[in-house]
Amino acid sequence: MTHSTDAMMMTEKQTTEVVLSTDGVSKQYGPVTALTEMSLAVRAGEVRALVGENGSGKSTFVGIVSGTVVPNTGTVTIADRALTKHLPVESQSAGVLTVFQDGSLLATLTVAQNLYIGTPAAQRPKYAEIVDWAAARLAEHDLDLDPMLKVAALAPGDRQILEIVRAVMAKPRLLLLDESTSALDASGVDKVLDLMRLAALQGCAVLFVTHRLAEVFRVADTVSILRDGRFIGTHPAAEVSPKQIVELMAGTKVEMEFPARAPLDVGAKELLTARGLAGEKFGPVDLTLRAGQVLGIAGADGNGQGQLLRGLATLGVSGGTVTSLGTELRNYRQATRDGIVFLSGDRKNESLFQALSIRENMTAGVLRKLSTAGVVSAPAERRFVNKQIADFGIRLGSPSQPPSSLSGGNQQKIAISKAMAAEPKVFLIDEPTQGVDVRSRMDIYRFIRACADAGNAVVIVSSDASELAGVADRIIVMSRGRIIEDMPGLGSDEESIVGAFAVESRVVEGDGEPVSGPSAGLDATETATEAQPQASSRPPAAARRARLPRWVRNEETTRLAVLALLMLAIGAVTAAQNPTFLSELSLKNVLLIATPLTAVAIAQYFVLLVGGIDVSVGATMSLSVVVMSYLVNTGGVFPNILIAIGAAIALGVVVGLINAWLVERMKLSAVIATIATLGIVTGVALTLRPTPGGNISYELMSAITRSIGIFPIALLVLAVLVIAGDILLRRTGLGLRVRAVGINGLYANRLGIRATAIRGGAYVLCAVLAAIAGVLLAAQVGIGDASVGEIYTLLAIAAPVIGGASLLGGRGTLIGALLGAVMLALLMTLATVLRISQGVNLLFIGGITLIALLTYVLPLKRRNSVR
Ligand SMILES: Nc1ncnc2c1ncn2[C@@H]1O[C@H](COP(=O)(O)OP(=O)(O)OP(=O)(O)O)[C@@H](O)[C@H]1O
Repeated sequence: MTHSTDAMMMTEKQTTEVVLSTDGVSKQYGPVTALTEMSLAVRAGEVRALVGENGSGKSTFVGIVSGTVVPNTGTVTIADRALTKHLPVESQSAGVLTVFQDGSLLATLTVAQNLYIGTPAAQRPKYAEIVDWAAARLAEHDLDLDPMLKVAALAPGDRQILEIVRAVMAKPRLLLLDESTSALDASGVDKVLDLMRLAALQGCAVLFVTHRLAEVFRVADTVSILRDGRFIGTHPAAEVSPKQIVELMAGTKVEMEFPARAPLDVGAKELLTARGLAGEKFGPVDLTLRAGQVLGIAGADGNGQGQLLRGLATLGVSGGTVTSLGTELRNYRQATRDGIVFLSGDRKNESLFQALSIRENMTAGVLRKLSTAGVVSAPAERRFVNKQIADFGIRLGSPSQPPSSLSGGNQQKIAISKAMAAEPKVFLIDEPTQGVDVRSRMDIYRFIRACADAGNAVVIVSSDASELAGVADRIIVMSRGRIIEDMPGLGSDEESIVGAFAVESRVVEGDGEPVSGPSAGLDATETATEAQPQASSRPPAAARRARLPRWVRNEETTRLAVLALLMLAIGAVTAAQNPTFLSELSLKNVLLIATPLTAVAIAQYFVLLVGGIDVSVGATMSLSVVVMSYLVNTGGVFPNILIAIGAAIALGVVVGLINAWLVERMKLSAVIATIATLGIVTGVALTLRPTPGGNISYELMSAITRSIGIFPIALLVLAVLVIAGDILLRRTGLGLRVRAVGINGLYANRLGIRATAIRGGAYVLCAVLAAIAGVLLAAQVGIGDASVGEIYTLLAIAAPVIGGASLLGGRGTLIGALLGAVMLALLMTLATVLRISQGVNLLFIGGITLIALLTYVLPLKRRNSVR
């Protein structure tokens, strides 16, 4: 084998167009050199594998070409177009589509919406037609998914395939796939490899990153190798062996044998016993874990393997028992105390504390061991961390950095080392080697073997059947939540395992009859309990819910209906106590109070929608009132309205730009930044009007407070704007992109949406609307008062949140914000109408607000409930 460079590589494809060409691309993260002088060329129709050990710079390279990472030096050219801005939108418009390691699907949007939002603008259908369009695209690629289903409800494998289909169907010039098969089972991998071939046939250049070398030989024409951020070379895949690739990646000889294991001892000591164990998507299952054994759980993706694993740790269980050495476990706390350690496959959310440093993550479970008299010993901590880093071959800049600064595979190693440090008696691991390079994978197998050989039990769920065949003493295969096959690991291979669940799914698809699989004769109680009904993938409550009309199932419409009913109920009770409440004057008073509150609630809604918050709105309203008391004293209605609106817009733009700059450019926390603005704006208002004074033109006041019946015209105008705004946000592609920024700004950015500009724009719009709310308030108070807006700071947040918006972004409606504002206005008038004290009124407001919020939170909590 010769070490060929990319430029030297001779294939018949050399005559075709170069789609991707990079020259001298380097990236430095502080002291860490992620990539050095990378020069590469990939041609149209070529499938190129990019391989390297964890932390060798593969994702960094993919990020640079995709526009999510800015290189320090070098150039990237896509079909003769040099990328200069290094933004996702630039790469996409040059024809690059990327499937990222951790995905970019927005879980709270539907399959159709996700397909739409990730498709280049020129190929998108009219927004009103997305469901039919998505159904047709899914059918073209044999994907049996409901376009109306939320992505959150999809199995992880389906999500990965959906994302790849989305990219392939857009027929990009360059398709980048970063470990897109890491969580897929055999059939999922087949599908992805077919999609890559299809893309290449369509003339696309494909570059994919993988740790599964078998894929390289099944699909790649060429393979490029990275080591420690350096480009080692490119080779035709047909001219290198897996061992050669592994050694080129490592720069040394590598032992690739699985650790030795003894024949299965069916009489070994029982450590954990599950009887009739059931939960969402699995059960009832009987299972015994024995000392010294590694149990592998296999199955086609989404057949309850992960859920059973959690169930063994008592998580997500709805029936049955788990017993540890004779003691029944009641909850996860008790399980962990008994040495049962569960390591989730969801590294980012469940395995690592993202806010803590790598060092703190590593020591979190062993602080007692590292402490003297309750105080952690710094030298002991250092020794422990250094040993873990060396033992697990973790590549990192400094242990004081956050886990997010590590490559994906190194994060996984931290998660495993952290769990192992707790010395588990029963170690339950979901996808132990997901994203881990070949050499480190062998290390992890050795650690797993050592853990079992020390008399413990290890259970692993893996989508990679060859991994189970190599490391497990015993393998159970699951189908639709139940065990259908139970075999010794020794002597099994990938084909026999995949064959077991492939046969099952074929039989079920063929005649609809479930198959009760043969047992390897290990233990009569070890297979699924036959008399019990099959586990349904849809629990009864969810099934009942599915039968309800769509508008009832829609959380937002239900919520608005509940809010309206609550208001009617409060109104009815109040009217029963004091009939004058229903008088025109009284109702008009409520709506007048609601008018500025609605305007400022809408203002806040826009910022909440994109995942921010603006606590300076009340101060902006006060300053607006003060400005009105100077600018609008005399004169006609029309010029006064023009002056008022013009001044409010100018004021709002200035305040909004300051907020946008602080949050988006200076990266300050939104709460802190807008508290600072609140101080400054209040200071300016108080400087202008240290004490209340100045008169606001009576003509303006009477014009703005004019009503039709009980409805103030200003409120009606706001209601029309609210409806138009909701239509824009809910029924157009633009609205979807704005909501996407709030749902996940990082993913939205990857999709080529200008998330920073949209969030910045929301701060400006919010401040302008808050200043206009100030004009509406000025028309009611009639005098310049620098503190009159204070109360609106919190009300402006409460109203949209009551109406369904979330402080986490992406949720709620403008109509909800309006209803929330009217409800708060109604509650604020109760002290007078019911002649109750201010204190009782406040209690009432707090109580009703909580009820409104609980109607929202409780159903969600029930749906996600875990025992
Ligand atoms: N945001 C960041 N801040 C600091 N260091 C980083 C950051 N992103 C990556 N690195 C470092 O750059 C190096 C290369 O990381 P990269 O993610 O490109 O590796 P990789 O080859 O994709 O690894 P894996 O196979 O584990 O995904 C690693 O040492 C990593 O710790």
